[in-house]
Amino acid sequence: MPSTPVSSRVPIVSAVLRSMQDAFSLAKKPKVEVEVSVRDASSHSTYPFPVPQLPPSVADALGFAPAVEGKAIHDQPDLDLLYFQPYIAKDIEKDLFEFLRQELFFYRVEYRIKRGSVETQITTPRYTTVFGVDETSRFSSTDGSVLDSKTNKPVPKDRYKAQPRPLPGCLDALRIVTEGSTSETYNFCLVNYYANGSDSISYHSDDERFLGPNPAIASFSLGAKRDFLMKHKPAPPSATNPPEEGKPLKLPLASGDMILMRGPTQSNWLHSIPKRKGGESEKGRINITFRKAITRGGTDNYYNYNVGTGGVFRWNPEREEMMPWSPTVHTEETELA
Ligand SMILES: O=C(O)CCC(=O)C(=O)O
Ligand SMILES: [Fe+2]
Repeated sequence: MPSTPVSSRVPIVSAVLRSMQDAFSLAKKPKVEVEVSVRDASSHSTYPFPVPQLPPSVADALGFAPAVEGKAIHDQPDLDLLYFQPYIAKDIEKDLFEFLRQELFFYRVEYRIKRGSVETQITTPRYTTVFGVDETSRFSSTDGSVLDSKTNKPVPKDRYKAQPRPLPGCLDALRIVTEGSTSETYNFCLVNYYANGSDSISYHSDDERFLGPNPAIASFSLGAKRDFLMKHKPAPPSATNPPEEGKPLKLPLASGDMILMRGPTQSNWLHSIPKRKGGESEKGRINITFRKAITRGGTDNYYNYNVGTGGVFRWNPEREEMMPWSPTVHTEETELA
């Protein structure tokens, strides 16, 4: 059963800070009013641990996003991008990065693929986590249970292979702002954490049927600068048309940047974050994508490849790395020891 949200105590200092920020915010009206409660962490029966709300300073500043207008890029065939450099202002991008790396739970998903008769075990070369449910369902606002969008009745237990997870408040705040500035709606949030230059995502397109035709995908970068490569899908080779590799487009995505991929982009272009050595790539990078899945298959696919069946990882600030996480039972004895 989904649990009801837990409340955490508000330190007085943050309440004072909040009222000071409110006073400062009066000078400039936010573009979007993001209603974020500082009191309640987000919890759900599917979450290994509760996820706090955004720090008030970050939540308030997010109301003024995007920091700059998006620049349209459509100077190549079938390409339609809107590039915000940055979307998240320089004075909060670091705090948002540190907050999400610390407070989210991640997975290192393993799965088997079959090429011909050969089965191979793949470990996803990055940490991932995912929240959301496709359009056929929604989360109850009272207890977080999954309801049928049409009937508003609880969905049968076997509708999904995995249990869908609602977006925690901190990511939902970013979703709302992103919807406002892209004129699109989203019901999924995928998060990637690239620990260093060895983590990557190979060339692919997010053109699955469950996203519908011409899907819009809003993709945020936080932390280390990494190259985002794009190349046109090759035209089918023929006698008059030899196979051709176009020059890839290289966007060095910096912390706070957002790239909206839309229109014919996914059906015609591939994108990747290649492995890199040295420099900024040795530091961590978070990527957040918002998407809209329209059918149940999307929900099953996203949980299978971004949560999987393995253990939970959480950032360890002392060791400065992702570490396997397990719930520790806090009894009076362990606390006194
Ligand atoms: O990390 C990125 O910028 C890209 C991630 C991506 O393409 C994906 O998750 O589908
Ligand atoms: Fe992608």
